[in-house]
Amino acid sequence: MKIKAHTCKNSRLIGSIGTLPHDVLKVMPNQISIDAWQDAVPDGEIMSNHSPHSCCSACDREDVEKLPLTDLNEALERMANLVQPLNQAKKLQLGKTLGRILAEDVKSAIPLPVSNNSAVDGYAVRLNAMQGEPPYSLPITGRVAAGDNPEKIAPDSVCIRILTGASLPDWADAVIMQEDTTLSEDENQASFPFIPEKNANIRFSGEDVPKGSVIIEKGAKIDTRHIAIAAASGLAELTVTRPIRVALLATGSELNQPGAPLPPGGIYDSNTPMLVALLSQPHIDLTLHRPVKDDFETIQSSIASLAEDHDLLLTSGGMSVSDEDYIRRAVAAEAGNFEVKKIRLKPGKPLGFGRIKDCIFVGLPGNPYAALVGYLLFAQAALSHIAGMANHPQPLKGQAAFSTAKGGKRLEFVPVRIIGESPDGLPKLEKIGRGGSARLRPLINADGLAALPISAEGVREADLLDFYPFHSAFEL
Ligand SMILES: Nc1nc2c(c(=O)[nH]1)N[C@H]1C(S)=C(S)[C@@H](COP(=O)(O)OP(=O)(O)OC[C@H]3O[C@@H](n4cnc5c(N)ncnc54)[C@H](O)[C@@H]3O)O[C@H]1N2
Ligand code: MOO
Repeated sequence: MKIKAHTCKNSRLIGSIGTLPHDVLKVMPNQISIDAWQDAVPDGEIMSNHSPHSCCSACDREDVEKLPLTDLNEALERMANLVQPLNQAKKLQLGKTLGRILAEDVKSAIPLPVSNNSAVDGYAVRLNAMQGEPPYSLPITGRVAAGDNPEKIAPDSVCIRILTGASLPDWADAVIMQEDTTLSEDENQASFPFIPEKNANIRFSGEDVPKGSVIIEKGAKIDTRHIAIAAASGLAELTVTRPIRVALLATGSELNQPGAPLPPGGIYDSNTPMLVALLSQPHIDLTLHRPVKDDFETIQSSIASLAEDHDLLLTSGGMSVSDEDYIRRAVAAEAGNFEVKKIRLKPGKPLGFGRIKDCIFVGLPGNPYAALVGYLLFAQAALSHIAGMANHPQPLKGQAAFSTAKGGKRLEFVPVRIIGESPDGLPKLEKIGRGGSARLRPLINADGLAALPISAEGVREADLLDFYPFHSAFEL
């Protein structure tokens, strides 16, 4: 794991990060960086320029309690409108494109299959040579294996030995499987118990991919399938968007690095490693800021510096109503605009997002489950719009195998487990845990999250719910 140190212009340095005398780390793209995080900040000390409770002119703060709540769908729409997709792209060797985002449609210059060829090991036959009653006996006048040029076969042949994938001579009408064939003792004659259908066991040129057709659309996140089809089409390079420059800043005077002794009142920082794990993707170039204490000036200078040269800035904590929740004030002090100030969402109500100059900003709430839900809904949406990704994650449907005593005034995301299948084939979902945006344990047994709609009466058993599974059966 390579980590590049990156000097933060505005933040003053307190302490050191491992052996690197900087408060900001660059985690290079294409490298899994959860371990980088741990190497980076091993001593448990977090950053502050000031004594706790320091304040400043920005204390003329907005009344966070009275900020308007925005519904999830409207907030997602506003995110889509806020973000400008990246327009910088470059060609990359195919083998280096896994997880990157395709910047333009890719066409195949050749048809796939390249030529008509045999789908089985057997015998290619000319149908008009098979007359009368079975068995049909034909002279074998050649052999083609995969890789052979079929033009070596005499054009007046009526039967040849052919192997799977071998190009088919023009005169051949069908291939009969080896299992349906009897050979003469000298192996010069093949006899068949039936006349095959025309074109049997032939794979035709272009039947998978016609020449010149689009094989991968712009905005695809390149996975195993794309690598395979691009290689089959003979492409050695693909054009991908440049990595998204993402900065991560956790705030909270109570935060300590796992492994460090825990002082009274302290907790371990779980949001940083959780978010680093989520952001450790090839299309992301992650800058990890050292977690900072709840101190206005430190937070402001860190935000100012990070917003300058990143596409997306994620912060954790400090979004709520207290006098030590500084993120909103720090963003305002940097002439940032909140497009959405709070969300009608549980957990995640204090989440807000907007723009600081050219940088999209998402302020995640500090509670760990709220930070996760906020990331999955909004940071992920921001990332996919910035990258110009074609497919945005959509929920599936599931059936509630539980009921709630009453409804809620916010759309609520709860961890759920699949416990069976409904008669119409939907996953039956059991709610796990008793709620609480500070709780992580229910997630460990969950198969995904379900959204409980805003309603007076609550969820009834067998209600249809939006279901966001964590994993699918085949991950590519
Ligand atoms: N009077 C009110 N209080 C709160 C409200 C409210 O509307 N009125 N909203 C609650 C909701 S909802 C949430 S969510 C939290 C959000 O608070 P902040 O975003 O300001 O986050 P903090 O206060 O900094 O921390 C909240 C909680 O999370 C823990 N935390 C913070 N960072 C981390 C981290 N990196 N790793 C693990 N845990 C973390 C922190 O210790 C607190 O327990 O506000 C409610 N309050
Ligand atoms: O966002 Mo909060 O999580 O609803 O407790």
